[in-house]
Amino acid sequence: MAISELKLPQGVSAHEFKSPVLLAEGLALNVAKQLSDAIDARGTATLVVSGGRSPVAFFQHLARQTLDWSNVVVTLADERWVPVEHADSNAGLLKRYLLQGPAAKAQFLSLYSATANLEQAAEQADRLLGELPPIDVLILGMGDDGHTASLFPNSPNLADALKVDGSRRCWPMLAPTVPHQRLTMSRALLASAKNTVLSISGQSKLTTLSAALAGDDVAAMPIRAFLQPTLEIYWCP
Ligand SMILES: O=C1O[C@H](COP(=O)(O)O)[C@@H](O)[C@H](O)[C@H]1O
Repeated sequence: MAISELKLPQGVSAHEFKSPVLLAEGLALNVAKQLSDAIDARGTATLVVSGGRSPVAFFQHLARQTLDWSNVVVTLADERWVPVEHADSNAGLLKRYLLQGPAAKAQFLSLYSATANLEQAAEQADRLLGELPPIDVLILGMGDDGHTASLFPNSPNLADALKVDGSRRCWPMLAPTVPHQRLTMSRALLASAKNTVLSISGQSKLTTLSAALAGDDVAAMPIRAFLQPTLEIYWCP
């Protein structure tokens, strides 16, 4: 199957690449242009990225883009509640692959804090995100179960985190099938981004996307909340 075979909702566009490296290059160029446009217009730019295994090549290519990185704010759509030194920390991933060279000048806002429990960490991240400037670019990923950010099917708090007009910006989440407690941006905050990209690779993600497009129960597959006009989907086999 190729992404061109899927019937996407009106206003959702697809970009197909031959390999993960070409996708990473193309996405990095596009994101750098959008951040640069935001800096020209407002003096600063805000980038929200996802963690997981897929984005490493994209981070490496983006870090090489010529950009006024000192005027870029970077944060995460979701985080595992582990310290930055932990191998599964998304902040650690960013520090290793994106916030390098000139890109190290970007201001990074961490969702993680070493609080007594996950709920307190989420409250602290919620306060921090209250100071986040408007999001210019959001890069989402998607799990094989249709989760995006850490909006996991069957997680406690999911219904609240998925509220279209919810005022809370960060929620504690428990992913039933994966290790680590999670922190996630809410649907409402994620949906406020000016530009949103869903970056996925491989046949299994396309099968998941196809299943998401075939239904409308957002709680069953939270990625459905973002299959909306102006979303750009980047895909490679
Ligand atoms: O757990 C997560 O998984 C998704 C997808 O990750 P990938 O490595 O399969 O691309 C990711 O988008 C999300 O941020 C992360 O928390």
